[in-house]
Amino acid sequence: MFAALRQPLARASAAKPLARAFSAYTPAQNAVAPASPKLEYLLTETRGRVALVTLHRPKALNALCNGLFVELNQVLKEFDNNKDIGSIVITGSERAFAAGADIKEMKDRQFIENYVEDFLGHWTQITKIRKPIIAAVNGFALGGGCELAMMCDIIYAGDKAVFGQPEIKLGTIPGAGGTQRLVKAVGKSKAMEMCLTGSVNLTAQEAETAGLVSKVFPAEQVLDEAIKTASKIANLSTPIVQMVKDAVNQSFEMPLQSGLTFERRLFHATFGTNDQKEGMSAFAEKRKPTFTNN
Ligand SMILES: CCC/C=C/C(=O)SCCNC(=O)CCNC(=O)[C@H](O)C(C)(C)COP(=O)([O-])OP(=O)([O-])OC[C@H]1O[C@@H](n2cnc3c(N)ncnc32)[C@H](O)[C@@H]1OP(=O)([O-])[O-]
Repeated sequence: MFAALRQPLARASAAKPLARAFSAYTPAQNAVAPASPKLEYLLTETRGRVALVTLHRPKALNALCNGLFVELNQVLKEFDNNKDIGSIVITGSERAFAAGADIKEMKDRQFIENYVEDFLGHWTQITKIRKPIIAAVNGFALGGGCELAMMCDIIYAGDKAVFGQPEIKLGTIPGAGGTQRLVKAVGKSKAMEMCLTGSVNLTAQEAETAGLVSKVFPAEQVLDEAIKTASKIANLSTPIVQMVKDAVNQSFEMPLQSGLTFERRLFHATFGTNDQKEGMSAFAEKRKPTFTNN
């Protein structure tokens, strides 16, 4: 049934969560996050002020079942509320970031229950997280997996990553942003081609050229690089970082003049923070700023 999609897997290695696979991140160096001790589908760690969330459902290529998404929402909320965390990285395995929503779990659902229960409505909670989220993508990012990556703020891809929206081949359509965020990221023609055929996927390099992905790295380096960038962000002023995220996200929602006004008001507001005083004073005094997140 998925013959066209299966092709790239001949090159893919065995599923192994990246957080565990990289020698630079041996468990001895890791501080396992104390929150959420009973996770079934995720691994969580902290690296200084960065929280790392690894999708860990290897037998199903990280297919996004309900339980996985409930856990994801829970840990993201916990990290968002944790003052010691400044940014978040979400990753999968070398083989799959996520191969989509769980097809087996949803195949027998009916329209009425979908509508009444707002099926998959809780997926959007990730877009309410205030702290920046970087997706470090290796392997398949298909359907809901591609949509999950697009709900993050920055996407870094390993050079073997594959982005696609194959839902049409299952008799359905993208339901978590594939017809909306993808258009804004790669333009109408490419998004149409991907969503209408279900079999035109983007390689990591194509995704970078199209603007879906900000950087491509060798597969084994992508997580490292995502954590480095997340760490840079996490060590800036948290309230100012949140204002930037807010302002950029408003560009998707507002007409230009309203967006510019929103931006200007937030810019004015930064002058009410100690971190603006510290940042500009440190520049004038030729020293590094020490932000206190207030
Ligand atoms: C948000 C709303 C809208 C979103 C909709 C979607 O995302 S729709 C989805 C859009 N996505 C797609 O249409 C992609 C569907 N997936 C594929 O086409 C292929 O798995 C592949 C090409 C990614 C890899 O092929 P490969 O031959 O190398 O590997 P393999 O195929 O042997 O898989 C290993 C195991 O993982 C299992 N599993 C994998 N994905 C899913 C899934 N989504 N679900 C459930 N299970 C899944 C697979 O059944 C198998 O389990 P088994 O039988 O051993 O118990």
